[in-house]
Order: sequence, then structure tokens, then C-alpha cells
Amino acid sequence: MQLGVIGLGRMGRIVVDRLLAADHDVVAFDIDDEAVDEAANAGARPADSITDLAAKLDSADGKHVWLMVPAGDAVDAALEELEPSLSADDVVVDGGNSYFEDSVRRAESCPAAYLDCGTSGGPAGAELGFSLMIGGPADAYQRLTPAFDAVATGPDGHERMGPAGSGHYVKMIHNGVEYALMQAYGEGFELLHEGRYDLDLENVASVWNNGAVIRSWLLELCEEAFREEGNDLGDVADRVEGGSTGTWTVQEGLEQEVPLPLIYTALGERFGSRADDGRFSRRLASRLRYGFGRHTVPRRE
Ligand SMILES: NC(=O)C1=CN([C@@H]2O[C@H](COP(=O)(O)OP(=O)(O)OC[C@H]3O[C@@H](n4cnc5c(N)ncnc54)[C@H](O)[C@@H]3O)[C@@H](O)[C@H]2O)C=CC1
Ligand SMILES: O=C(CO)[C@H](O)[C@H](O)COP(=O)(O)O
Repeated sequence: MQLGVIGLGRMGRIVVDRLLAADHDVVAFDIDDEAVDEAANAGARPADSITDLAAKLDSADGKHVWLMVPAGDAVDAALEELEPSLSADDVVVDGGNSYFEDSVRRAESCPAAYLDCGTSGGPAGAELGFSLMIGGPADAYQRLTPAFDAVATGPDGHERMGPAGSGHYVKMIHNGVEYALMQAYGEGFELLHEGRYDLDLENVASVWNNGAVIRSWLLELCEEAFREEGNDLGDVADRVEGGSTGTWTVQEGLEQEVPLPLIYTALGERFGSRADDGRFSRRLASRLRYGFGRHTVPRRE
């Protein structure tokens, strides 16, 4: 089938490559000309604008366009340029990490059928294919099935979750779970590292990955991290970026009155890692111990 792909970064380029490998006809565009040239070298037809991409798609069976740009303004900007070329016979897929309420709004205003597609697996999962969680009209999902088969791990790697927004809603909560799992592995390995035995953490991760209850891909990535960075993680800084999808998950938990203590704690640890000058709350706690107990206050150099 024919597809236009907009956004050819780490994820969009994999979408293009997997569609091409399954013999689909791909028209590719990115605001970065070099990314377009590279996709063209891989076998995609290059477009020099979103309007050009739409013009290069045959409209006989309806146009199919896959967005893989950063969440937020970039999705709205791409849609603004794309929408004059769209009709009700066309299908747009947003495969990025968009906020689900934005996807509901976009589905309502888009002239084409709109599918919000949560994508999991990351660039490291390119060879295996992705896990795709899709929201939107069932007939549009059915029509795009050959493309989803190609980009996902296969037919079992994608499912329609429900109406507009549900794909990105499921992916948002997936990311909340990801934060909590990362925090749990982090705490366990920190105790192993600081604890009473002199342990090789790559070996621990390896043996856990072979049959243990807590084996997982994230644990395989822990093993890789200790192998590549060293047992004490070398010069990896104590600072974790990102956080938008975890924040949305916690906000939704509050709104639905569903307690999410593990996800909230993981998010809080991430925010806490960014205090360049040390945590104010810990410094105050230290001073308060002096206040009530005349305990020594460690002072800055
Ligand atoms: N990297 C990851 O592990 C994952 C990323 N995602 C989501 O997929 C989306 C894309 O992520 P990445 O590929 O990692 O980002 P990226 O930053 O590697 O690539 C984004 C690409 O979009 C292009 N772009 C930006 N605005 C554009 C516009 N208006 N028109 C055309 N092209 C435009 C950029 O030039 C860039 O090449 C994001 O929403 C991200 O949150 C989802 C799952 C995993
Ligand atoms: O969706 C993903 C993994 O599943 C992306 O890697 C995402 O960027 C991770 O989120 P954050 O930046 O909040 O850590």
C-alpha cells in the first residue's frame, strides 16, 4: 500500500524502513533535508514539503499519512499544512507520544479519519518491530492493517484499543509503568552496589535475565548498561531528563482518584535528580536536625 511518512528522526526512519522492507510504497518528508535524502537513498520517494507529499500520494483509494514528529506543536503544525489536501476517504496516523486529549481534539477537527497510535519498542527495538496501541475508527484501523503489520512485530504487535484518544491513553499509562519499573530496578541495583558484597552487577543482571521472576527487556538493558559503562556506571550523571508522559499519567490518576504511589515516586525521583544545587528539602532537613537535636550540620565546601 502507499503511505506518506512525515518526521524521519529516530522513530520515523524505522517506520519508513519497515514499510519499505514489506514492499510498501513510501513518500517521505522531514523539515531536515538530510533526513529526506537518507530516506530516499533507502528507497522512499522524497517530498520537499507536506503539500508535495500529499500530492505524490494516489488518492484513488484514499491517502494514508503517518506522522512521527515530536508531540505537541509539531503535530499541529504538520496537520495544519496537511489538512487542505485531505478528505474523508483519507487516514492519518499519529505514531508519536501525543497527549490523548490532544488526539481527541485533532480527531474531531481532521477532515480525514484519525488514528492515535501509541508506539513502544524505541529505536533499539527496530529489528523486532514495535508494539502499537491504536485508537480511532475501526474501518480506518482495518484499512491500515497491512502497514501496522509491517511496522509492528507482526499481526500480534498491534491492536485497536477503542475510540479516539484510547491509543495514546494506553501508551501514556505504559510509560507510567515504565517509570516505576526503572525506579524499582534502580533501587535494587543501588542496594546491591552499596551493600555488603562486592558484586559484579552485569553478572547479577545476566543471571536474573535467565529464568528469574523479574527478567525483562529493561533488565537486559541494565545488563547492557553495566557491560558498557562499568560496574559503577562510569561518568553517567545523576540526572534523568524527560517526564511529560509520567506527569500526564499521575495527573490522570489524581483525576480518576486512582492511587499511583509507585509511578508518582518514580516521577518525583526524576524531577529531584535535576536540582543542580542539591535538594533544598534535604538541606532544610539537615538544618532542622540541628534545630531540635543539636546534630552536626554538614556544610558546603
Ligand atoms: N525515541 C523513542 O524511544 C520513542 C519516541 N516516541 C515518540 O515518537 C515521536 C518521534 O520521536 P523521535 O523519532 O524519537 O524524535 P526525533 O527528534 O528523533 O525525530 C523527530 C523528527 O521530526 C522532524 N520534524 C519536527 N517537526 C516537523 C514538522 N513540522 N514536519 C516534518 N518533520 C518534522 C524532525 O526534524 C525530526 O527529524 C515523538 O512523539 C516521541 O515521543 C515514541 C516511542 C519511543
Ligand atoms: O515513549 C518512550 C518509551 O516508551 C520514549 O522513549 C519517551 O521519550 C520516554 O518518555 P520520557 O522522555 O518521559 O522518559
